[in-house]
Amino acid sequence: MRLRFTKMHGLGNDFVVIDATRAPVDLTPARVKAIADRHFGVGCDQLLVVEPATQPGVDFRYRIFNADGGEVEQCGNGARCFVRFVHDKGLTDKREIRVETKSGVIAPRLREDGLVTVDMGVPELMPAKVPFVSDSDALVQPLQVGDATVAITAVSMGNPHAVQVVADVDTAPVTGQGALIERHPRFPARVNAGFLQIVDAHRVRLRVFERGAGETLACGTGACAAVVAGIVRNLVESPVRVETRGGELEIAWGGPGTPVLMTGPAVTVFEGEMSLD
Ligand SMILES: N[C@H](CCC[C@H](N)C(=O)O)C(=O)O
Repeated sequence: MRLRFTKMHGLGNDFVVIDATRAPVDLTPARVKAIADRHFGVGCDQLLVVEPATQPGVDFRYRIFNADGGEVEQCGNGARCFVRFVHDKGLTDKREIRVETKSGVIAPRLREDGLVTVDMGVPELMPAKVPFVSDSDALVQPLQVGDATVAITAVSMGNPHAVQVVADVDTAPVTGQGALIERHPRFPARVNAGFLQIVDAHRVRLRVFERGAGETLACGTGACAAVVAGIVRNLVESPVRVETRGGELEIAWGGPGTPVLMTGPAVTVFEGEMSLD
């Protein structure tokens, strides 16, 4: 089959975006992996699929697949690319849309300055929501990772995050330890591993070893989860500038029970077509 796609990125977290609003696309995990492969396919961290809404009061449905082929609940950088894609493709003339995902409805808004602000919904801090096997509801919990014990905060942005504070993200053991945390038995659905450095009350640096993709240049939900963890631990105050390897996001959060607002860029790189068996 011939597959038309658009290549996009949010701060270097890169995506293949497929328009499935007119006809469904049969994406098996094997096909997703083939598309995401950086040598034998197009290459991307995640594959994003635009589908018609299935519920009233919503404009589109948004499906997200990691490079390993697994379908997941949420993708923040992808949400910014999503609204730019549907607007640029003429699939909507709205600048703010409501989008249903596996974990609920989000509302990306295309701003006049070209940046995108997304209402990412209300975060969950209870470990059971992540899901995280724990006999405690403590905000900070010890996790045995290899021969190290790290202090993590479990945050759900719809997808699961384990955030730890480190002195310097540049020297943090993101690759080795991130891979162990991602597949730690206490996270039965696996987890995105965040490494957070506090610069000051309104600025942090962040690296994320993503579930199903490895370290990415930026992680939108990871930035939201890190700021939520930082605020509940009284380490930062809203709004927070989050420096990632791919650039900066701004995250604002009014506290428990309120939504997280994420603002950043969304870039279209090229259009393409590939053959897929
Ligand atoms: N790896 C994530 C999905 C992509 C999230 C990230 N790319 C973002 O911008 O939020 C997960 O398995 O939950």
